[in-house]
Order: sequence, then C-alpha cells, then structure tokens
Amino acid sequence: MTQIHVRAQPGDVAEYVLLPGDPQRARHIAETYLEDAVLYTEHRQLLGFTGTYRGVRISVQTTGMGCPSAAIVTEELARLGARTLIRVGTLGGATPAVQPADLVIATAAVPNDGTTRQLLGGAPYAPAASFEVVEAAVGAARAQGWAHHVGLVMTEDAFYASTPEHARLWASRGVLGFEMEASAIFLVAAQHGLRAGCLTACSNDIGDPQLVPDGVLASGVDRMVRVALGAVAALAGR
Ligand SMILES: O=P(O)(O)O[C@H]1O[C@H](CO)[C@@H](O)[C@H]1O
Ligand SMILES: O=c1cc[nH]c(=O)[nH]1
Repeated sequence: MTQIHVRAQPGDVAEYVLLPGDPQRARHIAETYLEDAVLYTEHRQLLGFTGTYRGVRISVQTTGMGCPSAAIVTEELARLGARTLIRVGTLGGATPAVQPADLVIATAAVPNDGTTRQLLGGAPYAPAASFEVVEAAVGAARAQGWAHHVGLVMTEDAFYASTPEHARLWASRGVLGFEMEASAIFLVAAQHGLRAGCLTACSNDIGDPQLVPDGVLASGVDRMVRVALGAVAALAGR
C-alpha cells in the first residue's frame, strides 16, 4: 500500500536509504552516484530515487526541512521496508573547531524540537545514532582519508532563533553543530527497530547569515555523500 506522503509501493524503497533534507541534493546523489536510478516519488517535492552503488540497492529519499517532515518520512520509510537510514545533511557549526564544509558524524542529537517531545509525551530520552552506522561512517571517512568530527549535534526547530551565544553555550556541553532533523530520525527509527545515522557538512557558523561559498560547500557535501555510500557498502559487506 502506498503511503500518504512518500508515494511509493512496497519494493520501491531499498533497505538502505540516504536522507537529504533538500530535494535537489537527492537528485544530485541519485544522478551522480547511483547506477540505474529510478524516481519512485515526487509527491510534495519529497523526491525519492532507488538505484545501486557497488551492487548494493540504495534509495535516496528527501526528508524536507525540520522534524515534523522528517518524522513523517522516517515513519513511512519504515512501513515501506527500509532498514538502515543515514541522514546526509548540512549543519551550522557551533564551535570554531568545525570549519566550513567539515564533515560531522553525529553520535546523538540533543532534542531541542517539538516533534520528539510530542512523540515521547515529554519523557526524557536521548535520540542516538546506531553504533554500527557510526562505526561504518568513521571507517569510511578514515579509509577515504577525510578529516571528520564525531560527536553530538543539536536538533532544532527554529533556524533563525539560534545565536552565537546559544551556540557557545551548547558547544561548552560538547555540541558540534545544529541541524533540524536528526533527533526525529533517530527516535522514529529506534521505535521501529531500524538502524540510523546522521552525517553532515558544515554550511555556516551558527548565527552567521553568510553561507560557505557554493563550491566549497558542494565539495563538503560530495565528501559526506561518498563517506555515507562507503558506510552503506561496508554495512552491506561489500
Ligand atoms: O541541508 P539539509 O539536509 O536540509 O539540513 C539543514 O538545512 C536546513 C536549514 O537550512 C535544515 O533542513 C537543516 O537541517
Ligand atoms: O539547522 C541549521 C542547518 C544549517 N545551518 C544552520 O545554521 N542551522
């Protein structure tokens, strides 16, 4: 049965799914890295493609921006048979240690969002990446020779509420950067017994309206995608 938002049939979505927020990133990944990529949904611009990488069947499914949309997409992917989900996103750096286009591999996401609060009924919970996914991503980054950060991110709802002061406070608690989907993806994946991870490329400093130049960010995004695909290949035993 097709889902309400991810309009796909059972069998359309692979067990391994990469999750960009941006539909054009989904298209770029499918067209650049997957063989025989087929578009299975474009409803609401939540573009979804399935193809293969090193013989492994992989989907790339847009989440849209923010936890409400990411939670819907994660829930529907679970119903469609996905088993391992890896977000491939961008993030605002919270500390000078995270430089433009740097790769950040999340171990867990501080849940500063309303979606996980509603799903949990306010109960305390630590939305975390699956160890195997973190291990595979770190292994792929090392094998490909890319520098990377590994640690906490914060997931937020209000992009423009973040200030440099807020970033400094959370950096003092170990947060590397802010993004808007990981906590919901980690929680909903855990509720369905799925593995999940989150890789991000730094697009700006928190509170700085200046984005990393397009070319620099594009290289960071491509490095991140190659690491995510390397992680999938390792998890699939290729
Ligand atoms: O580049 P994506 O994956 O969309 O991720 C980040 O960018 C958007 C905000 O600009 C939010 O979705 C945030 O999480
Ligand atoms: O959530 C996000 C993502 C990228 N950059 C930010 O400043 N915030």
